[in-house]
Amino acid sequence: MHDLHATSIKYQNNKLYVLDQHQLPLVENWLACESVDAMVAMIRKLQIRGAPLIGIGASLLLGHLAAQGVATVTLQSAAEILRAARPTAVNLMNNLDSMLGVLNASGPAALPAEAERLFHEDVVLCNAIATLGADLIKPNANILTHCNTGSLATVGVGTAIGVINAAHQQGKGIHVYVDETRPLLQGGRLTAWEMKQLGIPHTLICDNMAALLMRDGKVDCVLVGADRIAVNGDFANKVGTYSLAVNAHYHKVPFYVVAPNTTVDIDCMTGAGIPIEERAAAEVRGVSGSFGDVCWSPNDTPVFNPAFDVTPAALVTGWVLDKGIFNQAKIAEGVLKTL
Ligand SMILES: CSC[C@H]1O[C@H](OP(=O)(O)O)[C@H](O)[C@@H]1O
Repeated sequence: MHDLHATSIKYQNNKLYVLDQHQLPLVENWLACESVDAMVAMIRKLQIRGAPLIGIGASLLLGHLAAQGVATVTLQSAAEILRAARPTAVNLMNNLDSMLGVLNASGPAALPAEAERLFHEDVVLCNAIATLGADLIKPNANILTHCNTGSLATVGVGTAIGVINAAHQQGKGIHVYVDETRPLLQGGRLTAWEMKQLGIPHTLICDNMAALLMRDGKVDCVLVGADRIAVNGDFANKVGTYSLAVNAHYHKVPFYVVAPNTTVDIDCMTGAGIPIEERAAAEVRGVSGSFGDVCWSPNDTPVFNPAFDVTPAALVTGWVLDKGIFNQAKIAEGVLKTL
């Protein structure tokens, strides 16, 4: 496979490396990833995360193994194991199904090129989304975003953050409220880091402060990413997205979901069909990262820790995809089945 470079994954001199996002922003540490077990562990620990990025990371690992001469039957088994690493983000399944299709049709020799194609495809999709979405953003807009949807969640400029950055680059004078996004703090750790890298004015808030800002007219629109979009427009995204959508609806704040078409699940009719990952109790009882490991609740405190929630299409103003920006009428016509 050719060398490939993105913000948080790279393939260099026939080795795959992942930027350990669990340690960001305080520590920038690249981890070699040589095996299926290693990639699965990194995906499950969110050392590599983000719907598009985990699909491409898993695909690059499979292409690497094929380039090393691993046999077809082993590659097929590896693809199935990687496909099951996390249950919600459909990009993982879509990408690995593409890889398996190529493997079964053309053999291991074709896998490196397919992995590279998926990598470059995501870069193009991110750019298309950013260009289309930036037209939605009014001058001097205050945008609120949740979790992390930039170059740490894709191999391109990102989805919602790609739109934000494009509007910033166009000189629109935007400002971003960044939800810290408990429990794993993707916003406070990763989006804050990306906003600083991009030079975008931003203000970090706790998740429970978003409604107050909307009440006071301080939010002009909400932009979020997605991990899986059902055919009817319902979508799964980081937990906390649903409450943002409810508050935005109540306060009449435009609410947009931003994603590549590779996040649409054409086999999933409604949000009820989206599997929601449940994660470890320790993530809610405290917090851990390169800043340390602290637990503030009793170690047997019962915990509810869904990694995602589902937002119904009825609460969405628009779907910003690489193929276009769709309103509820277009979604109701079934446009997502035709992408
Ligand atoms: C560009 S989509 C990123 C999407 O993935 C995140 O989840 P996680 O941090 O658990 O991988 C979050 O839902 C983002 O919206």
